[in-house]
Amino acid sequence: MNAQLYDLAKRLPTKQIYGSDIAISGMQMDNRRLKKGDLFFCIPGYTVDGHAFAAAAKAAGAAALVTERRLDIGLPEIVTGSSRRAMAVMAADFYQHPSSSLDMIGVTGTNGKTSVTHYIEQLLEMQGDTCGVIGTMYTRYAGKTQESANTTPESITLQQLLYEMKEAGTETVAMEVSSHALAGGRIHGTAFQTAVFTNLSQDHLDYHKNMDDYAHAKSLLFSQLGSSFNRKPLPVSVINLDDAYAPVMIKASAVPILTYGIRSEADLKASDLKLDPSGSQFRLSAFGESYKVRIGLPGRFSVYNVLAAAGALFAQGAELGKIAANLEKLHGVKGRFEPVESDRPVHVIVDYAHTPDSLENVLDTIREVSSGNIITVIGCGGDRDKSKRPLMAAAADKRSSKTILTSDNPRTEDPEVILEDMKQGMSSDNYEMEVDRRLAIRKAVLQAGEGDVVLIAGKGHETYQEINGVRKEFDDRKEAESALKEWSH
Ligand SMILES: CC(=O)N[C@H]1[C@@H](OP(=O)(O)OP(=O)(O)OC[C@H]2O[C@@H](n3ccc(=O)[nH]c3=O)[C@H](O)[C@@H]2O)O[C@H](CO)[C@@H](O)[C@@H]1O[C@H](C)C(=O)N[C@@H](C)C(=O)N[C@H](CCC(=O)O)C(=O)O
Ligand SMILES: Nc1ncnc2c1ncn2[C@@H]1O[C@H](COP(=O)(O)OP(=O)(O)OP(=O)(O)O)[C@@H](O)[C@H]1O
Ligand SMILES: N[C@H](CCC[C@H](N)C(=O)O)C(=O)O
Ligand SMILES: [Mg+2]
Repeated sequence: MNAQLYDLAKRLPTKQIYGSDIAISGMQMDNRRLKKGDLFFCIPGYTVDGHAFAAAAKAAGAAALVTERRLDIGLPEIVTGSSRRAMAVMAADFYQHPSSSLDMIGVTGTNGKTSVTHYIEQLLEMQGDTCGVIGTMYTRYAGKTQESANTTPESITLQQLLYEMKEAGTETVAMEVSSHALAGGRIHGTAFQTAVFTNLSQDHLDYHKNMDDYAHAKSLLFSQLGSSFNRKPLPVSVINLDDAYAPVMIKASAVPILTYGIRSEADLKASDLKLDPSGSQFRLSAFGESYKVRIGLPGRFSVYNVLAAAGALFAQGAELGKIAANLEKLHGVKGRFEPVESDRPVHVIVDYAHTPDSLENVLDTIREVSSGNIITVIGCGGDRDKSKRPLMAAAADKRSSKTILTSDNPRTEDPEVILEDMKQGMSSDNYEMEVDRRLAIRKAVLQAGEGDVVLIAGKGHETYQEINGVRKEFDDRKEAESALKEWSH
């Protein structure tokens, strides 16, 4: 891939250009990964200022710099208002706007993004279409899987991935769009054809000032929809009308809207719900058409996720009858309400609930489908929203016969301090504190009686635990399996 610096700079609304034009063979925002000929973006970050690494980038062979203040270190340099925004715009140009050759479906919301993108992927593949996914667990397309550093990649990585997907013949991309990505301009320059809103509840209040600020960040996906020219039909916003924040997303959306819901009079509606331990039955209707559907995914929240995925396909022109028939074949996603297989009469579920709302939903689902005691193992991540800790603990306490407070990924924080923060939300005495997650899982499983359910929440698909900044292998499923082998009554 090659481009000329001056051409790339053309689209920036504000800029001063210093030095002569030069060929750029790549783009980089981290000097430690820079290759000779790359354009280096100096990004003021949350922890360090990327301008400090310009000299190191030059030593590693950077062709030119994009900065927010003149550094004058003997390289061609573009000084602009926001180097993060410039990076997104220039990366889209460098990779020849791959999003306009793909059907991009962006999914945003606090909970359900990974689930919905995977249901979209499955539904499209059932129809014989090709679909890539980008999100928390990985980027996957054309039979290839790459690990993700973030839920939504930084703009350079994102445009490169989209380019590779386009080259591999991928038709649609189902992508998780986090609030951090929206606030940080990571998806600037990406043209979405469909944008989906799942729900909004408390999370990430370390990053966003308050819930309104968080909702505003999410709404950017809808306000930016259709802002770049392409030859396709008008984009569509697919919005959960049952959610309290739906009006914010609807107001932000400048394109046609397809609403979905269970309680509201939405365009796409699930009614006559019957929930059971192995899934749900409901009637799926839209614009006078109606089909009886059975899905093998438990819980009301799964009905919402399935409606979101169905809405995305419907918005892209698929027939409702075909979607309804395919919903029955959907299978679950790793680490989301995932049962641990065992010959013991104790049910263990591994789930990625790491917000108060998702924990409530998962526990309510367990209650709806089981009459046994519920033992919940739960921790909260370090270096993340501290205010959700007591709320998560309270959500578990109210819905469990017993709660074991433990560590999630403490990251750089003291694990005992996180547990103390959680403890503030406990109002019953039915809990234990066990900082070692392995022991906490073992205690929960060994305390469970016949027919009881053990919920291990927070880490889902993750196969590591980060303590003191160091990641070590850790898998809730494996820990549960080995504890279950010891179980006898
Ligand atoms: C808050 C946030 O979004 N942080 C992201 C951000 O970090 P930052 O702004 O602090 O960057 P920094 O470390 O200060 O560095 C500034 C600049 O100097 C550069 N640098 C830094 C050090 C060095 O030696 N050399 C160098 O060139 C960096 O590459 C960067 O360009 O830019 C980094 C580089 O891309 C990201 O890795 C980092 O995500 C971190 C890992 C993170 O934890 N992000 C989370 C909060 C996040 O983004 N989560 C969302 C949502 C999750 C969800 O769905 O719930 C996600 O999309 O993943
Ligand atoms: N629609 C929903 N409403 C409430 N809770 C949900 C919903 N869908 C999933 N959950 C719960 O949230 C957890 C995370 O789901 P999922 O990974 O799909 O969300 P996500 O939005 O991708 O999360 P992240 O922000 O971490 O990427 C699930 O394990 C489940 O407990
Ligand atoms: N994308 C989320 C994941 C949280 C998962 C949980 N296991 C934790 O480590 O807090 C975040 O970065 O906040
Ligand atoms: Mg996700």
